[in-house]
Amino acid sequence: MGGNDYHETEGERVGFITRVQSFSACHRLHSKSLSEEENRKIFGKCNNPNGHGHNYKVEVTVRGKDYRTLFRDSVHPQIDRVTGMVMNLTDLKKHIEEAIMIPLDHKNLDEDVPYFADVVSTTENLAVYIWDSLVKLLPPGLLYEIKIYETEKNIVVYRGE
Ligand SMILES: Nc1nc2c(c(=O)[nH]1)N=C([C@H](O)[C@H](O)COP(=O)(O)OP(=O)(O)OP(=O)(O)O)CN2
Ligand SMILES: [Zn+2]
Repeated sequence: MGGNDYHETEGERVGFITRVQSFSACHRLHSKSLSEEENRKIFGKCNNPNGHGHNYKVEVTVRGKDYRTLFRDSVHPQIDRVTGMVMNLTDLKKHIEEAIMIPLDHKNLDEDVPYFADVVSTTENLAVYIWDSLVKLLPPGLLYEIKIYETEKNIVVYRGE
């Protein structure tokens, strides 16, 4: 104990907060590295030349350590002792608007988003795209996970590894 007016806690105590955002977009699963026949065989109905649409749901999760943790470091943000927040969800909402809604909502992913000109617009690649965009906007170590529901049954998780 170091003379503080609070008790330090042994071990890691980490809080996670999540903001959910939905957006609509269309796409076509098609690889320029494959022939037309190979594309049809691999991607099936998702290779339809005129594309198809989804109502995507994205869960953005950030994390912060409890301020009493003994393992303080500069890499992982803390739940602020005064505000009680890992980060203000109002700020996260603004970053989600910039990283997800403006570039992706009501867009044709393959035609409107330069990133997908040569990258197949699978949900895996979409999760990487969103991670790369958001991680640039947030303080270091804050972003924990991007989870995308392409459909109710098809779900992808990316943690930046
Ligand atoms: N590894 C991946 N496989 C597939 C992806 C993907 O992003 N990563 N995406 C698709 C398609 O985009 C497709 O739209 C999936 O739709 P669908 O198969 O219709 O979705 P459901 O499984 O939820 O529908 P049901 O037919 O009701 O089962 C395909 N593969
Ligand atoms: Zn699809």
